Amino acid sequence: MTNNPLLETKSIRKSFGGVVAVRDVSFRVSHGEILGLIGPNGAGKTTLFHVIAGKEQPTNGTIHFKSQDVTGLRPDQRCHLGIARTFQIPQPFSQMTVFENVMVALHFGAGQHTGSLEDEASRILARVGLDRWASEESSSLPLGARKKLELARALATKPTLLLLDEVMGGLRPNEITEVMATIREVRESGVTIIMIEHVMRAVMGLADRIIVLHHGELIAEGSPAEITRNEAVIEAYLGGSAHVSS
Ligand SMILES: Nc1ncnc2c1ncn2[C@@H]1O[C@H](COP(=O)(O)OP(=O)(O)OP(=O)(O)O)[C@@H](O)[C@H]1O
Repeated sequence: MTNNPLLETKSIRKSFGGVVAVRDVSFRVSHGEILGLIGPNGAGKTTLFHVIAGKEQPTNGTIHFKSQDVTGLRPDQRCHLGIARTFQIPQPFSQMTVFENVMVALHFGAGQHTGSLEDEASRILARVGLDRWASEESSSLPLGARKKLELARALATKPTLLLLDEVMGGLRPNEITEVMATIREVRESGVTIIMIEHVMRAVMGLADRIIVLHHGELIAEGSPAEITRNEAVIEAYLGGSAHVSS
């Protein structure tokens, strides 16, 4: 642990024409933390991830990672520095097998490898519970396995910071419990995590701290218990279709 945050966003704004998707959002993430990022549909969560990962340039504001200003860097450069992400809709190389997908990510990432890449790919697949799917073509996977493959590919790049965009979405209750255990293990291995999640059981059970976006603005920040009681958060959610509950 150091006192410097691992990630710091300062006044991030992202506009698409007249739509302000993210409005002057500043927050910090400490080393080893699991930060939950929640908010109703259209709140700006995925756009904020795009800006942190480099897929979108902010209209204003800066991003520092490991005390370095990474605002102008491309996604691949940020990945090599240690930022990895998953996508809400899994995006594997569909004609490749599960194993090959992980091998590509291992080649691409900047991590140090102790043994062979093949052994490492097998270890990562076992870690996310995908070992029995290793030789399947990724296009043939059911949703739960595709979500796990997203996680495996992100882990294979050896991130310091892992951005998880709704990894639980569409999973069955037993799969959610499994993936929660994997995420805990990943954090214990020293990876810092920011997770966008609509499955409240998962985010309330995993996050040390939660930040809440609504109409692009950061409206609340606190522990899961504080967020559950926060009036502004309850109002934001009751205005939509979801409920905040642990
Ligand atoms: N490329 C784009 N062009 C125009 N508007 C966009 C673009 N991307 C996002 N938006 C708009 O920005 C706002 C925030 O969208 P975003 O996908 O970031 O929300 P979200 O919180 O991730 O939502 P969800 O929980 O439904 O995934 C929405 O109004 C959306 O329509």
